[in-house]
Amino acid sequence: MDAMTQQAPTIQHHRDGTAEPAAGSAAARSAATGPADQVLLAVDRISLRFGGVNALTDVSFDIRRGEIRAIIGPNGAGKTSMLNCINGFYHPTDGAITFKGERRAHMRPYVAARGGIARTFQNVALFRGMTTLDNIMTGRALRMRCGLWRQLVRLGPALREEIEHRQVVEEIIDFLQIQHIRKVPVGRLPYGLQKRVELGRALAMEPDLLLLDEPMAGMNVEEKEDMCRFVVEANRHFRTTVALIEHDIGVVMDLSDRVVVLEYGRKIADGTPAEVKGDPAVIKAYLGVAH
Ligand SMILES: Nc1ncnc2c1ncn2[C@@H]1O[C@H](COP(=O)(O)OP(=O)(O)OP(=O)(O)O)[C@@H](O)[C@H]1O
Repeated sequence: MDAMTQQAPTIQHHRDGTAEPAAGSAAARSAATGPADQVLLAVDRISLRFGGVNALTDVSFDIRRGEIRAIIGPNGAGKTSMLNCINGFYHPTDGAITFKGERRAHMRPYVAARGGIARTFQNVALFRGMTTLDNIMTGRALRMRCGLWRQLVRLGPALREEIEHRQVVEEIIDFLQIQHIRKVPVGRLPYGLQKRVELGRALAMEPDLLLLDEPMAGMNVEEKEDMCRFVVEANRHFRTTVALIEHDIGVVMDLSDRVVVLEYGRKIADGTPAEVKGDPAVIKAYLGVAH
């Protein structure tokens, strides 16, 4: 099917009655989340090569504080490579990334995570034998101040700290409406709920920038609607800036404030969902591409 013409569920039709008008919703979110033109992260002329493969070539764009920014493109366009450069998994061959005003040729993943960049993956990456609660708790690890010994014996400050972290985690569990599975090992959960737990773990890091790699992939219509709602609400409620890769163009049009389009590792368009959707280069890139 031509991906540009896919009709994804609009986010007006939630089962719980919450509404998100498709038109004007971006403006409403911007108003709620702060100055729209403040750049949180800027990608400046990034190139990435793997041997003879040019995964990314001279790509530049920025992500503004408080926005939902989509990165789209046909298969192999370089979307995941771009997320991997942003969170330090890959080191670009050329170019630089500026995050919160600090310019770097590349970052180490733990520096990116400590600096406030959280990430979910195309394939769920959770501890399958651990409960929902414990998986989300691992999202707090970077924020723990007490050393391992104090945490093990759970003395004074360590106990107080654990209670603080638990409160944050419980708030996220309530927010994502997963109270009923808090003690269930995630390996036993259906795929849609596992994706929700993964979102919870990323939110537990209280990130400034949340990178979502195909958060709705493999979900049914209902699960997609739920995930759309949680992404929008996380953006509003926790004021988290979001950059997401998504193949479902209907979802992208509904969720995003701005969209950057890649093809064969190059940027071919950048703008509002309406601008991008009408761009001849984008239409050409998607024609005949099945997802
Ligand atoms: N670790 C790697 N080693 C070699 N080549 C790679 C590696 N990672 C990505 N590539 C190549 O870089 C190009 C871009 O891949 P990437 O996964 O970033 O695209 P994508 O847009 O995320 O694709 P998809 O939508 O299929 O997930 C592809 O040609 C891919 O084969």
